[in-house]
Amino acid sequence: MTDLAAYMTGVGEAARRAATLMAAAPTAAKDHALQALARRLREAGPALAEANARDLAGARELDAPLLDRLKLNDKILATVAEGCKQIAAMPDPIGEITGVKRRPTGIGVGHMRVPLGVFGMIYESRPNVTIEAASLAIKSGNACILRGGSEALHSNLALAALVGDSLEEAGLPRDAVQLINTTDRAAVGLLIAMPAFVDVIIPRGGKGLIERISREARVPVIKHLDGNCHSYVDAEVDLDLAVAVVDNAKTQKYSPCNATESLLVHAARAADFLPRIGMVFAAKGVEMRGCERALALLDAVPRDLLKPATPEDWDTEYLAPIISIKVVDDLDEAIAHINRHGSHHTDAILTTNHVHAMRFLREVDSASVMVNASTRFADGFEYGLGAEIGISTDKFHARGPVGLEGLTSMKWVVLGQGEIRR
Ligand SMILES: NC(=O)C1=CN([C@@H]2O[C@H](COP(=O)(O)OP(=O)(O)OC[C@H]3O[C@@H](n4cnc5c(N)ncnc54)[C@H](OP(=O)(O)O)[C@@H]3O)[C@@H](O)[C@H]2O)C=CC1
Ligand SMILES: N[C@@H](CCC(=O)OP(=O)(O)O)C(=O)O
Repeated sequence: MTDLAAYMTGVGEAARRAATLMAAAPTAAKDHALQALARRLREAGPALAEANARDLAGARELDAPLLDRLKLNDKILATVAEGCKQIAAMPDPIGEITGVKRRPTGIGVGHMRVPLGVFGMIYESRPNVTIEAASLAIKSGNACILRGGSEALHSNLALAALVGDSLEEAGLPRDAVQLINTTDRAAVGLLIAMPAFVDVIIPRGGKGLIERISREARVPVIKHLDGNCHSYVDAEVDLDLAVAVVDNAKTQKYSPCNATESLLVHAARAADFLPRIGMVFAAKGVEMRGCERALALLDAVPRDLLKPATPEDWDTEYLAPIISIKVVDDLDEAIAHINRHGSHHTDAILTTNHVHAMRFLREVDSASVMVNASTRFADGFEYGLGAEIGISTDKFHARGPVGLEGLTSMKWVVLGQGEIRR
């Protein structure tokens, strides 16, 4: 066995042992660990800043939006610490028995919520995800094995040490949250092929990662994929509202999977809407790749920010100050376009027409569908989950932002008083 294989087997065995203890852990101990983690995150500011500075120094060639998500500043630390406290304050989902119904035989039949066991998670170079995943794992009584992006290794190691210390302080197993300490991608190959130790794999990332997982995984997968998100401006619309929401959906942050990458505009309002949003985007340096009809209405935009859209643009997630723009003839065309070219992540309609809003909600096949709101809201914290594991683009087990419940399953419980089957 190679050193790496031995290391991963050790990680897997430790996770399995920890999962057994976490499944039975008292709520008070889990909440203690989360409160301790919130405190330690605040106290460890300087040490974390130093670790993060090492990562940032090694990642200078990254584009600005990707560098931005690698940052672990005071605001991000305060947000994740607050998330830990919020999760501690939430009811413990584990052990809850629901829906018990008495059968004619006398037995009571219902469900109990239980942890999944051990989950392995592979994610981008975004250190705050380490804390979000760890805190959700702790409260949901799971153990997890985390493999963050290679650019974030030093930050993640520092954060994982705080998580381990917090677990120990609360009398819980340190190995409930383990971070893979190497950037060798062979470790990912091993992680996704250890069914004895890992119950489910959660990959967050782009197409390359997913292709590998689909090819090699030997455990169930909950995919958290790319976001080719759309905002559609309907014929009946409050234009001021639409400008503000579309601007936010594209420009509030460029790197997240829930940023709008494609703008669809009904032909009846294109002449009113496109020149206005075009100037907003131009002021922020956003490149616009439009269909012919859109480009004709964006003539006041500086030429260097305008490009004709190619067929590939409709399928592209830029994660950058670039947006594709298409004028459509009606709602049917908008819905068909989104279902064909989108990534089933998050899509929004801007409209004052109730029937159109309801049709969009029912017919767009995405994990989150929104009316008159920014696609950037697709996020576990914003949805009230305390934090998120990520945004599932799968349809089974969990869809959209995944919080505590997504890390659990239901088992049947049968409550009898000596009944026997006849
Ligand atoms: N739905 C969701 O919740 C989320 C989706 N995303 C999506 O992720 C993508 C952007 O993130 P980005 O960092 O570029 O994603 P990548 O897919 O490049 O990287 C994500 C993680 O996967 C690893 N990885 C990638 N390819 C492989 C491989 N072939 N074998 C083993 N490990 C691999 C990376 O490791 P390494 O560091 O070695 O490159 C990293 O840890 C976008 O498409 C975005 O929408 C991002 C966040 C959340
Ligand atoms: N939860 C996030 C979205 C997740 C995400 O896409 O992250 P990333 O691709 O690393 O920017 C948010 O909106 O804050």
